[in-house]
Amino acid sequence: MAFRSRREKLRSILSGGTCVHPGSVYDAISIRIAEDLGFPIGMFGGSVASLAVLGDPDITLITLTELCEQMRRMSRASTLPVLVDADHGYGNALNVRRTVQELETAGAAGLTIEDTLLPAAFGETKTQLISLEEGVGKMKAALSGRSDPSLVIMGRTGAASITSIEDAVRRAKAYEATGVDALFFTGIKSRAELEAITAATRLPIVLGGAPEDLSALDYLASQRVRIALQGHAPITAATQAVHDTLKALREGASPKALKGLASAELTGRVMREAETKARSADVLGLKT
Ligand SMILES: O=C([O-])CC(=O)C(=O)O
Ligand SMILES: [Mg+2]
Repeated sequence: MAFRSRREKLRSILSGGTCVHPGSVYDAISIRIAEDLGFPIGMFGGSVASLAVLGDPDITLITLTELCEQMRRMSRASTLPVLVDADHGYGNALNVRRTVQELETAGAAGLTIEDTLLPAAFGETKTQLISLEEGVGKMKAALSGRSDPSLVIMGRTGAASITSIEDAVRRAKAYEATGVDALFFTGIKSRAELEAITAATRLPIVLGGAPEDLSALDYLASQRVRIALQGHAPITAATQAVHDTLKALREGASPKALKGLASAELTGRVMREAETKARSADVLGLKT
């Protein structure tokens, strides 16, 4: 299986004793940069998928096909293991199963299935959760969709900031009992909340966004947190850079006067230019 070693790397992080930050990746360029900088894994957030593919906010407009296509591009461009935010699994539990099958084929190293009611219900401004029973069905369906046993499946809940920490613990225990590989939490606000989760569960923990008080990697590792997200700054940095460059050009700047552009060396590295040159020499009969 071509993707197995990526998945095993993610598994070794989950079963290790430290906590790592993933690089936020969303396309072929960003994943190669994250790989070159030595990030151990990439995180492909649903919000950045929506932004990169559609230019839209994170409101479940993106389709599974579009998400997988972007994942496939990243899988081709790099061997960095990627954890994919598969949102609610794009429908009910049967859709979750299909989502796992498609993301596995697209080369994801792991994926999260969350118990948020998506897309937002008519007339509701606040985020809602599906029932615990439906969440359990989704986790079971996710596991049944996996054909490579090394693919990592994580149960995710945002209950801590939607209902209560007690509900988050209840859900985490129920998802853990289905046989998922790890638990992913959003909305954890304090050490006391994290410690309540750590005490009540046994699986590796992933934190999606956390306050300052929860940023020390040693402390997080001591609480069985193995991956801690740091948001998605790279795509916002890229947005600003494209904005500033287009603005300067629109205002009459000469291309040579532009600031903040990637050097030829960096661009060449991201394009894996040396490999292409060597390959061209071999198969196109060109001189290097
Ligand atoms: O998983 C993450 O990276 C956080 C999240 O839900 C998103 O960005 O869509
Ligand atoms: Mg998301």
